[in-house]
Amino acid sequence: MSFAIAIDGPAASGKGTIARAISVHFGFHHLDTGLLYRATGARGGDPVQAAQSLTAEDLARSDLRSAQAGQAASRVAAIPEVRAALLDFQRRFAAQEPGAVLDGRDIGTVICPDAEVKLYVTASDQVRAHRRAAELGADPAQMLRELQERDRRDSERATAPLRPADDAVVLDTSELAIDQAVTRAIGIVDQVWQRRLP
Ligand SMILES: Nc1ncnc2c1ncn2[C@@H]1O[C@H](COP(=O)(O)OP(=O)(O)OP(=O)(O)O)[C@@H](O)[C@H]1O
Ligand SMILES: Nc1ccn([C@@H]2O[C@H](COP(=O)(O)O)[C@@H](O)[C@H]2O)c(=O)n1
Repeated sequence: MSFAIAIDGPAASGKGTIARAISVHFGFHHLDTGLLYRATGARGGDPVQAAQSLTAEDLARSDLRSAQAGQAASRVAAIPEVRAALLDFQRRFAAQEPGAVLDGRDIGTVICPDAEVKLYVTASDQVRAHRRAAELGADPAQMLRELQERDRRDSERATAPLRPADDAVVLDTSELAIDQAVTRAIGIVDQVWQRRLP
């Protein structure tokens, strides 16, 4: 029986860091679903065709983590046909044994509505901007504008908008160091995982 963990949240909230740590701790597969949208936006041309024909090479591009790639991703992510083209792959990934962790914006609401654990990882706008600025060597004020624009687009789109699933546990990492946030998240998952062990 597989075990799906859905981790959603706004940009630079720390969901990828937490998702990776959970996958290592439990020996689960991990998919950063934002990469699918980043690679689709970075291809240029018709975004629907790009989403339908993504390759491993597209996902390995070295320029996908930039702020520019993030903005392009959030524009193509608002197109329903792009989301539809990426849906099956994500659902099949989530069904793998022994378990899978997916992080994104619509994992708990659309991709894995029956996930065993749903986390919504968040942090204040200022904290997120400072973390992302430190990561990219960029100006925090510019990062703040970039994150807020992206969050607004992601939250206001008609299809699969960013929002916590009704049954998600909200984890605010504003005041938590990485190891504290990871420990909390692993604890939440472990409570459910232990109940499933024979
Ligand atoms: N609790 C924390 N304390 C300090 N820094 C953190 C914390 N969590 C994550 N970070 C750092 O903040 C940055 C953003 O984290 P991460 O990439 O995990 O966010 P994300 O939500 O996956 O972002 P995106 O949505 O853009 O993919 C990284 O540089 C990461 O090392
Ligand atoms: N499940 C998802 C994941 C991502 N997106 C869109 O992609 C953008 C980039 O995502 P990152 O996690 O790498 O920051 C993001 O701003 C969303 O527009 C999505 O829609 N659904």
